[in-house]
Amino acid sequence: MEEPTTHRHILFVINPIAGDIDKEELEEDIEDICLEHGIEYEIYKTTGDRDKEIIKERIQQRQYDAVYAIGGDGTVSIVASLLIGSALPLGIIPLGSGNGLSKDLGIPQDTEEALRMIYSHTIKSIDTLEINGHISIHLSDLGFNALVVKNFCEGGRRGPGAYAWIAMQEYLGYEPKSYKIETDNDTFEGKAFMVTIANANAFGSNANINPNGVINDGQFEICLIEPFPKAAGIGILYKLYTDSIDDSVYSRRLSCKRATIYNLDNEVVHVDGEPVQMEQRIDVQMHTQSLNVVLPLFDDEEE
Ligand SMILES: Nc1ncnc2c1ncn2[C@@H]1O[C@H](COP(=O)(O)OP(=O)(O)OP(=O)(O)O)[C@@H](O)[C@H]1O
Repeated sequence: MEEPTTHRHILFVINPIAGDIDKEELEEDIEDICLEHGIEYEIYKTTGDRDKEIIKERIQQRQYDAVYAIGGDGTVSIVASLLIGSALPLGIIPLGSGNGLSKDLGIPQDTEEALRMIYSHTIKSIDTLEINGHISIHLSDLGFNALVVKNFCEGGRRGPGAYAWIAMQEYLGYEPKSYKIETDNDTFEGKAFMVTIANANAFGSNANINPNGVINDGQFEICLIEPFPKAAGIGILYKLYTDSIDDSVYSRRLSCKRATIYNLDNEVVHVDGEPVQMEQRIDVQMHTQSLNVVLPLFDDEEE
């Protein structure tokens, strides 16, 4: 395990609307912690307009020791995309509805606990993926789940209930789509219910599509759910929620360092929860240990 480090100058990027949570008290907590530990800090509140450019300028102008993303997966994605390839670590205080990456990294979902990372932490280098130029740190999909994510993002309702409702509506009528996949060591050609490009493990809903994936091993997985009879759906869902999807006869996994996916039916794609338009040819590149993240110390590591 790496040595604990101390950050003296931190930028906190706060999304004021993420997770529908009032952040006033959180700002006071940050101020208290930073004062107590002699940490200089700045807060940037996102507006939804030009946030990435503004944060980029700030990072270039100041000498930060860490940049924290405080919000949901969208906020994490913006900040992470600016830090990949640099030594500057990404801190995450999860406040969205899914918070998938932070869960896979073992970051506390309780805000008070997560804030302790500001003064007590370790740093770990993780892999990131580039999918036709889009950064993916967590999980990206083609197929059924991508369609549900797209409808969810376009709909007015948030939260797990809305997601489950859309999934149920789409499930009965959904037909698997055709894909051709070439990796550095394997190929696949045929239909699939969904194709997940997995740098990490579980979706924000806790459905674990890649239970044995390791986020810093220089490899990623393409996880396929192959066509199955509708009646088998409940069994697959059960396996997803009990970390045992690898045992399903409908699950197939290609572990690789690079891949090209031909999305032959032009199915919907999402990258880390955000629907995106892509060419039929999708190239996936691995950037090994390209992002430093701030992680909590386990109890026995603290002073
Ligand atoms: N002040 C703001 N007003 C309106 N929209 C904003 C503001 N700041 C950021 N946004 C938008 O918020 C979105 C990102 O939200 P984020 O993912 O952080 O939270 P969330 O949607 O609540 O969480 P999750 O992605 O986990 O569901 C982006 O689309 C961004 O443009």
